[in-house]
Amino acid sequence: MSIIVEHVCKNFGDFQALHNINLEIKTGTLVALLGPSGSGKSTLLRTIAGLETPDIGNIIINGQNTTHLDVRQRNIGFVFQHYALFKHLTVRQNIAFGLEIRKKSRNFIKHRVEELLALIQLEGLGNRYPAQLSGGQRQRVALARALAVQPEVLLLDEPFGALDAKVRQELRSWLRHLHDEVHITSVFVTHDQEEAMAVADEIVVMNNGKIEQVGTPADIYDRPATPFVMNFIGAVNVVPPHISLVAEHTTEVLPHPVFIRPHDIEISALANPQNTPARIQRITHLGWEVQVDLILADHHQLVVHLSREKFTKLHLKKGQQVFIKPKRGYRGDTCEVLLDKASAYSA
Ligand SMILES: Nc1ncnc2c1ncn2[C@@H]1O[C@H](COP(=O)(O)OP(=O)(O)OP(=O)(O)O)[C@@H](O)[C@H]1O
Repeated sequence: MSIIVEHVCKNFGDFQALHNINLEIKTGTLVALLGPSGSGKSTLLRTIAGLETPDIGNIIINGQNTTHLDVRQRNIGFVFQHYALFKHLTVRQNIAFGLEIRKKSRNFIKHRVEELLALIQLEGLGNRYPAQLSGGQRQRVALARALAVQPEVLLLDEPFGALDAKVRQELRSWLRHLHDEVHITSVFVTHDQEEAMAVADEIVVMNNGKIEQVGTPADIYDRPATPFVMNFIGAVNVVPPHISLVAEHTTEVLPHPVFIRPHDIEISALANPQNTPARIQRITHLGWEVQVDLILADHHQLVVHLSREKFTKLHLKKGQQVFIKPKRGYRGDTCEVLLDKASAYSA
């Protein structure tokens, strides 16, 4: 079921929470609404759900204009951050709840609940109460409960927001696998760019009630459409254009800074005509990669990320002089790729 959001505006009093939102969510995709706090993600999700009515614009679900349809008529499943399971009901009874309200037969309910327990991999825990489950397990039950009534669309508002980092990560890949099995058109809200990148087919980046960019995780990361997206998705060095690192690689006189991702800077122990000297100020081990903080002769500071393998090969030490060159950079005003020719230097 596709979802089309057409020219949607939503005000709360004088405050405009959504400004002319246009968006198409294709059938069967898993889409993340990503943005900082207050950017309008939940308002957009709630508008799609029918929990808010837009002041202007339409919500079209599977070709039907649902803008003024009641929530209950939209056949949408919800999962929220704070698992609202019924405490006095077992896992099985929680999952069965929506089916009982819809007066499905006893046999149908029994079969569907077992099917969903298998899907969420909690087969042995059907008779437990929510208080006897971990946070991650409760969230899986909440998902099963939402899926029980076979909604056409699944909406998730920060579904893993209340869980610790490790459980969040497990649930992310679990949600991805689940979606690959059930292919239900799904939209989830997150402010965590890593989560959006790891789970979504497409990411909608929001800022101040507007959409900044819609694209695949790779598009958003490699071809950010705006400086906001560049800064919000992943770390970035903002380098003034007169700084040697940039100046040596461009003939243009740029009025704006240049964005360079930390992994787009190459470090070498040897000088050559295309690289720029820098000194290592600090080395931080981040797990699978290593962060090297550098200072240039003109006192500009830069952050570089290296794989552990590369780091070990280079034998880098704090205080050491190294030589660097950018592999790729983006114009600070338009985000156009600017220093891509620098990739030729890395050969
Ligand atoms: N019912 C409401 N009445 C007044 N203002 C509201 C209401 N709901 C949301 N807002 C405002 O609209 C803006 C967008 O809120 P929204 O909850 O959509 O943001 P969000 O991107 O989901 O943020 P967060 O990640 O913090 O949940 C915020 O400034 C918020 O204060």
